[in-house]
Amino acid sequence: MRDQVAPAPAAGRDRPTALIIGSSAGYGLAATIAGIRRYDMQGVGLAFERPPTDRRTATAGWYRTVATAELAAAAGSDFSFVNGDAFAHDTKQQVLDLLGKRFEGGIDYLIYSIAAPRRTDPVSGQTYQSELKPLGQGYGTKTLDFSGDTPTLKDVQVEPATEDEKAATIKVMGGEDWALWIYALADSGLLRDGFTTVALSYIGSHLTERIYRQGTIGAAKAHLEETALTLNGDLQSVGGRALTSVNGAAVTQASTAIPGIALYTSLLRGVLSELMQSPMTQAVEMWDQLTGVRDLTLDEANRLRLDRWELHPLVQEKVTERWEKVTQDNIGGPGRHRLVHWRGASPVRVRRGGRRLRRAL
Ligand SMILES: NC(=O)c1ccc[n+]([C@@H]2O[C@H](COP(=O)([O-])OP(=O)(O)OC[C@H]3O[C@@H](n4cnc5c(N)ncnc54)[C@H](O)[C@@H]3O)[C@@H](O)[C@H]2O)c1
Repeated sequence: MRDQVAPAPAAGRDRPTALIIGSSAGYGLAATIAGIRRYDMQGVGLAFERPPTDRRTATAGWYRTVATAELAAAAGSDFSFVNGDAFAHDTKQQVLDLLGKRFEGGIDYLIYSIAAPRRTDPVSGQTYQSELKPLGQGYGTKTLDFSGDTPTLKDVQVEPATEDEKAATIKVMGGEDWALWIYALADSGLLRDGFTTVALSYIGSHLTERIYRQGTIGAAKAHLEETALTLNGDLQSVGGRALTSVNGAAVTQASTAIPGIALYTSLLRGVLSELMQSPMTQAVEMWDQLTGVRDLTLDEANRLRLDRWELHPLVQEKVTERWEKVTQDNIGGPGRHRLVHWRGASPVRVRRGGRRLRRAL
């Protein structure tokens, strides 16, 4: 991932300081590595991973964090990592203490990139479980089942969420905890002038909207985006701003848990091939816009849009064609509508429509 990133054109300026919440995987990991490599960033990364024991290896994010810490040290960056539950009051205090000790004046950026299945409210002590369900009516979708040796295409029916399940998902994945972080940092005097915070959001395709944007998780994302508007107002006193960033689909631990999403993302990758924008490409674009290397462009709802390549009508048209035709027989091997076919013994990439896509994107 480090080698995908070039140092920023204006290297040599003051090192920005960032707190990245969710730094061990997916979009948070990409933001951390891009920050260190491209902008000489310093700061703290927070993630929630299971450490190794005598009998069990740790979770993958634990080892990625060890590697990221080595990468930061090699780059001469003062970047440390905390392993703990971001929702817990004690973790917040630990991170605030660390930031206060290490970085005079506090931080310039906070990136909030958590994907969590549950959250314990630090005030009431009640634990909420997030659900990945449609709202209103049940929903049938094609999905990839990873429980066997090879992924199997299946049809699943997902029952609609109850009002309580929707509210619980908003508690876990909405903006409440993000706001608690910002207010805790402000109360400790740790927001520098011009402080900027970004939380990650997603919109996605019409193919997945019943389960995503119109489902429980979409309600949580709507709450996150509303929270950004409130925080943005509150941060005016430090000349700060709060934004959401709508990123494109990526295969991560979190996204594969959502029915249909892994299948959709695989077909998207098939259509786009190397035009698919990796989390790292998007992280560089985000930081370039936030640090002023490029102009900041926001949509009408004050959101940074890093998903335009995914939602381009031509891309969606092609993914929809594949979604309609996909079967267990053609998903794993060379088939009529796959990008790869065989000439003699060698695979040949068929760039059907490739030039049109390249022009469009
Ligand atoms: N993957 C996608 O397709 C996609 C697209 C757009 C936006 N997003 C958004 O990006 C954000 C991150 O998702 P991802 O796909 O990169 O997830 P991921 O599963 O790859 O990473 C989640 C991160 O959150 C951390 N985390 C989980 N619970 C935590 C807790 N209680 N305390 C501290 N850290 C915790 C994990 O340790 C990990 O670092 C989410 O808000 C997601 O909705 C994802």
